[in-house]
Amino acid sequence: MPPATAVSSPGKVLLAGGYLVLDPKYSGVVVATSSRFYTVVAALPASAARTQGPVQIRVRSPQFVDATWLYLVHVDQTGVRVEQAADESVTSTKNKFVQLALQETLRLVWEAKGPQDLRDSLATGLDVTIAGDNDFYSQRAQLANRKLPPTLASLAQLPPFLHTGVRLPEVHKTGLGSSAALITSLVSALLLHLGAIPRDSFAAADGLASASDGRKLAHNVAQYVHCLAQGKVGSGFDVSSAVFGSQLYTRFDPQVLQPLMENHLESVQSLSRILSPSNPAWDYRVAPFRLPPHTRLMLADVDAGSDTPSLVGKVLKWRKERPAEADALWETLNAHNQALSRVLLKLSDLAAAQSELYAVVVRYLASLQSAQWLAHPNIPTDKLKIIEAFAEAHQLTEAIRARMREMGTAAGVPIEPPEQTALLDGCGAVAGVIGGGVPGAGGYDAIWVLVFDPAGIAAEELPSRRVEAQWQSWTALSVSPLSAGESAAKGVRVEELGAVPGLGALVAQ
Ligand SMILES: Nc1ncnc2c1ncn2[C@@H]1O[C@H](COP(=O)(O)OP(=O)(O)OP(=O)(O)O)[C@@H](O)[C@H]1O
Ligand SMILES: C[C@@](O)(CCOP(=O)(O)O)CC(=O)O
Repeated sequence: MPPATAVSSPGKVLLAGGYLVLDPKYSGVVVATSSRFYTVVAALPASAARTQGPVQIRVRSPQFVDATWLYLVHVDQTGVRVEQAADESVTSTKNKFVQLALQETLRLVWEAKGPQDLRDSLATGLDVTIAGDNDFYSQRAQLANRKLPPTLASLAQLPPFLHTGVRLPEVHKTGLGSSAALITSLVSALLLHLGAIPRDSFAAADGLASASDGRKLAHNVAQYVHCLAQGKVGSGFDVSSAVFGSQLYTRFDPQVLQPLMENHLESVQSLSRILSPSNPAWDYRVAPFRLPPHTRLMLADVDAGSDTPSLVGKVLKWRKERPAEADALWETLNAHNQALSRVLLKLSDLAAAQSELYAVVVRYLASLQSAQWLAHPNIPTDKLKIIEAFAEAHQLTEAIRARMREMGTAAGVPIEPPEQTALLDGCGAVAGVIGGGVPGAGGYDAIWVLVFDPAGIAAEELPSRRVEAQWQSWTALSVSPLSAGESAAKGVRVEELGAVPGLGALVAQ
C-alpha cells in the first residue's frame, strides 16, 4: 500500500464558446484556473479499520458541516459494490458525486486488476479527504465576519481551505466547476493509489499531445462519472480542462457514454473497454491555449446566480426551432471565438520573439483606455504589431459579447442581461482593460475581465486595482472578486502533501 496519494485539478472559465461547445462542429476557449481542488487518499488508520467484513472507505470534506461519508465496499468474483453505511458518527446525506466516483472507479479497477488485487489494494480501507480552494465557494460571509472589504487583498488574508460554516447544499458556489474538479481529482487519486495507472501518469507537461494513457484514462473515467452524477452529458469542457489544463476544446461524441448512462449498473459491456484511452470513440480534441504574458484574468462572483441547465434548454430549443437563424449566428460567433484564441496565442508568440519590446508596450497600454491605444500618430512598426494584436483582441471580445446578447434575445434567455452589459461596459472603460465577457452559459453568475498586468509598476497603478475599485463601487449588482486567475501548472497533477499550505492539517483533522 503506497503512502498517501495527493492529487489536485484546476477549476475552469469558459472564456468563449458557451453553448457552441455542445456541438462538435465548434470549439471552446477554456482557461484552467489557479484555484484547484484537492483529493488525498490514505490508508484508513488501523484504529478505524474493520478486521472483517466489507472494506470501509471514509470520505471527509472538512470545509463543510456534516460532511463525512462512510462507504462499505463489497468485492467478490462477480464484481464490486459500494454502499453508504449508516453510522451515527457520519452524515446520512447522500453525495452522488462522491459515491459514483468511488463506485465506478473501483468497478474499473476490479475489471483491470481482478477482485483479489483490488482487495489487496484497499487493504485496511481508505481515508479520503477532499477540499476545494476558497474560490470555489463564495467568501462574502467570511469577509463580512472579519469586517474585510470584498477585495483581492482581503481574500489573500483568508486561511486556505477555510471552513464555510454551512452544509454542502447550502453553500454558494462560484461557478469554477467544483464538481468537475472534485471528480477529476478524486478519480485520478484513486486510480493512482490503487495501482490502476502508473505513478508517473501525471508527470508530463499539460495538453493532450504529451498526455500518458493514465491521464487519458483518468479523463475518460472522470467524464463518465461527471455525466452520471449530473444526469446529463454536457460538452465536458470542464472535466477536460481539469485534466489537460487551459485549451481550445472540442467535445467528444456523447454516444460513447450512452450505453453506460442508460444502465450503468448492468455490465452492458466492460467499463474498461468503453473507457479505454484506445477507444477511438473518445474523439474529443484538446489544442494548446494560454493567455498572453503580463495579462491577468480577473473573475467576479456576481450575487444573483443563474440556472445553467434551464438556459441551455431554452437556447437549444431556439436552435431547433430556428435552425437557419441559429446556425448563421453560431457560425459568426465561432469565427470570432477562434479568432480570439488565435490572436491571444499570437501575442504569446510576439512576447517570446521580443520580450523586452512586448513588456514596454504592455506598460504603455496599461495606462490607456482601449480607445486610445492606436490614437498616437507615429507608433513604430514593431510596437504597432503588438498594439494592433491587443486592439484586435479587444474588438473580438466586444463582438463576441454582441453576438451572445443577440443569441440571448433570440432565445429569450438572459445570456448577457442589461445589468451585466452595464457592468462589463463599465469595466471596459477602465484604463488597462483588454476585454471581458460572461463566462460559459452567461446569466447573472459571474463576469471575467482580462487586464494588463505589467511588471515593475506601482501596485496602485495596476489595472486590476482600478477594476477592483469599479467593482466595489458598483451598485446595480453585488460584485465580489475571486482570487483565481490562469494557473501556471494547469491540468491534474500529483501534489506533495506538505507543500500545499493547509492541506496536511486538513487531512490530520
Ligand atoms: N468540497 C466538496 N466535497 C464534497 N462534494 C462537493 C464539494 N464541492 C462540491 N461538491 C459536490 O459537487 C456538487 C456541485 O456540483 P454541480 O454540478 O451541482 O455544480 P457545478 O456546476 O460543479 O458548480 P460550480 O461550477 O458552481 O462549482 C455538490 O452538490 C456536491 O455534491
Ligand atoms: C452552456 C455550456 O456550453 C457551458 C456552461 O458553462 P458554465 O457552467 O456556465 O461555466 C454547457 C456545456 O458546455 O456543457
